[in-house]
Amino acid sequence: MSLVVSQLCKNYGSQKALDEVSFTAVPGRILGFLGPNGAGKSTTMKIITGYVQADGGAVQVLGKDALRNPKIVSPLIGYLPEKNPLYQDMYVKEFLEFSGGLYGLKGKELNRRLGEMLEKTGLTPEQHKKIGQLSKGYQQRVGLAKALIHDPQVVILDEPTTGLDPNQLVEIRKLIQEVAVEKTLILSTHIMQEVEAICKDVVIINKGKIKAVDSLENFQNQGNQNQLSLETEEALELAWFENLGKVEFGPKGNHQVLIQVDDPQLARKVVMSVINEKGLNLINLNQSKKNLEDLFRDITQ
Ligand SMILES: Nc1ncnc2c1ncn2[C@@H]1O[C@H](COP(=O)(O)OP(=O)(O)OP(=O)(O)O)[C@@H](O)[C@H]1O
Repeated sequence: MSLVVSQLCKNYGSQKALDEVSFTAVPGRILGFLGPNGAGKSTTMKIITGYVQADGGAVQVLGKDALRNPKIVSPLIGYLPEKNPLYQDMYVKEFLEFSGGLYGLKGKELNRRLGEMLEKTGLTPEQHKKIGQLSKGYQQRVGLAKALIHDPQVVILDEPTTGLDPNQLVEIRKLIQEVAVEKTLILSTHIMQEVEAICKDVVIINKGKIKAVDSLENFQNQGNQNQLSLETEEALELAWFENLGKVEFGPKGNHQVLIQVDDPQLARKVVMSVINEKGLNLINLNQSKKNLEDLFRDITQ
């Protein structure tokens, strides 16, 4: 395993920002670290990268203890922080040379990495521009090139596509996928579609606690579960449908129930028999699939 996070805890005053957060990431499978605003994504990433101290738990990067040996582990990680701090007055090439120098790169090796990064991130034509003159998407590319200049094995990207237009979004996602082929890459986001577009593994965090860890494929299979929506003129009782699967009232209150079912054909029959037995007046019986957005909302609300 390239990155193992175990029972990470962090308190800000009386607030538990992280409560026993654990997950692992492996090479070649982009891990989407998904959670609503304030869930604890950035705090986790800052701890892994040594910018914030944990109150408990452990982080292993390529078998090394990151919390005890931040100086040894830091060069193994490439990090693009949420706000992508860049020196706006520096030229692109100058900034990347400076960033490489911070990792001890110099001479031919620095020039080789610089050329590779400019090429890979599509920044070659922009290299003589000041960073402040670049569009947001190109500034993200500079942030990515900076994170990758020292060829780290583990790459951590905190909301790398926030604020990009649809074209830039597609290009940056493509770039992230290319980078991830041979590296361990974690990407934080609060957008489910982002995870669907490029991730293979998913970790969902909410209010500092891990709520789900699985492959995207398994999430998608769960998301494919059928949902029946029943609406009647009379008030309904959840207990009438509990043997069919998870049941809850819908947006129309107790005149509507939403039932997650494995066998929709059988469930429809049972629902119809309840309608007859209780003498209910049917307004609507609908069958649909839950999408991943619904699933994310279920898990984080
Ligand atoms: N330096 C700090 N001092 C006090 N509270 C903090 C600090 N940093 C983060 N927090 C709190 O910890 C919680 C988790 O914050 P964090 O930034 O990790 O969330 P996030 O999932 O990255 O959110 P977002 O998607 O909005 O960036 C929040 O309630 C936040 O207000």
